Amino acid sequence: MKSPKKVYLEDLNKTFITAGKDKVVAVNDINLKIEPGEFATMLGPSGCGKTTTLRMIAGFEMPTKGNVFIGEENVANKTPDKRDTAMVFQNYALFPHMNVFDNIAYGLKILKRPKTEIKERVERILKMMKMEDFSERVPAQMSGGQQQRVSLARALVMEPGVLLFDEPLSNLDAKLRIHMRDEIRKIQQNVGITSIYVTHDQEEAMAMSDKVIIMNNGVIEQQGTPQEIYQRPINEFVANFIGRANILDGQIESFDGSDVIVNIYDVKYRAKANRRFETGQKVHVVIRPEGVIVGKQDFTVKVEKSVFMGQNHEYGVDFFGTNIEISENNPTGKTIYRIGEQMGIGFEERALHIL
Ligand SMILES: Nc1ncnc2c1ncn2[C@@H]1O[C@H](COP(=O)(O)OP(=O)(O)OP(=O)(O)O)[C@@H](O)[C@H]1O
Repeated sequence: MKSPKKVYLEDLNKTFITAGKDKVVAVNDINLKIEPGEFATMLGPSGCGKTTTLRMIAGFEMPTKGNVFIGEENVANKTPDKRDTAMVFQNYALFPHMNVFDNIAYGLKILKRPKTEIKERVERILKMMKMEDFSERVPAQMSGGQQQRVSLARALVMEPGVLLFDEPLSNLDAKLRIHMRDEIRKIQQNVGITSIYVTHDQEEAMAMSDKVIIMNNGVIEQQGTPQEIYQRPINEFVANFIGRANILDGQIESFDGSDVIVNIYDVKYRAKANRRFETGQKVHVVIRPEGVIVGKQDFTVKVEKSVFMGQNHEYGVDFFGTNIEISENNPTGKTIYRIGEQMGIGFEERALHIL
């Protein structure tokens, strides 16, 4: 395999003009750095611009302005075949009349590689993906998951500097999606190839990625490791988009450069501060459902929802007129609170994140 390449996007913009002459800013001057070998996932609500961004990296869409660097080269105006990328599509895009071997070999044949080299490269990929027994089958004789593996093999055999994925698992059922995402990640790590992956599915993004890029309305709201995005969301949009978030009103009592004391309805908590705060400043505080401690007596609340889920017990409670969600892990042997009952709660300090 060749060395993986970096992908840098600079002030990248795509504005579509619709038939009615309306302007749609699909991607609004984004900047992004994906390092060689990284697995980066673009995630965001429908219409946020993730597919358009991916298509501009692949060369299926030309930017209105801005640069796309793949390795050291600005490829913004180059055709897809001149970009050293390969794409795995949602609908597999296999040739129905060709068997697996020929589907995988197709790109190399177009490049007029010698027959012996094609055979050797296709067989190596088939072996790596444990698909040797499928080489004679045509797509109609395989399951969706198997077809998607062929589609991945077909991209990998080209040994591109960058692998692109456009929602590759969305046609598969839930169990197979989990299996396939683990498999894709394992292969990506073995090969060490830079990968950019578009998905709607936040769990998929969290499970697979070195870097998660959260997009909204054509801009990048936040990028970081899955932990950073989950534990330190930059704003309410990201907090609500990734996982479940309770957002509480608070007021800063003091700030010492690294920590704050925050007052939440007259109870004081110490929390990490990743920026400056002023005394008296009103803030929003994010606490995930698993960061609420059941049985602590900081607040007494009324239970409005109580659902046993096996690994955890889910509660919804009224907290000063808003609902907050609580997830109590490992509930076996613990007190179960029923709807209408009073319950004592508190917040785990290290789980508090001040916006
Ligand atoms: N060819 C086009 N002409 C006009 N508008 C377009 C075109 N392609 C995309 N758009 C618009 O650009 C915006 C971004 O679209 P894009 O497909 O990139 O979003 P997305 O985040 O991938 O959404 P989804 O998850 O639904 O695929 C949307 O408002 C979309 O309607």
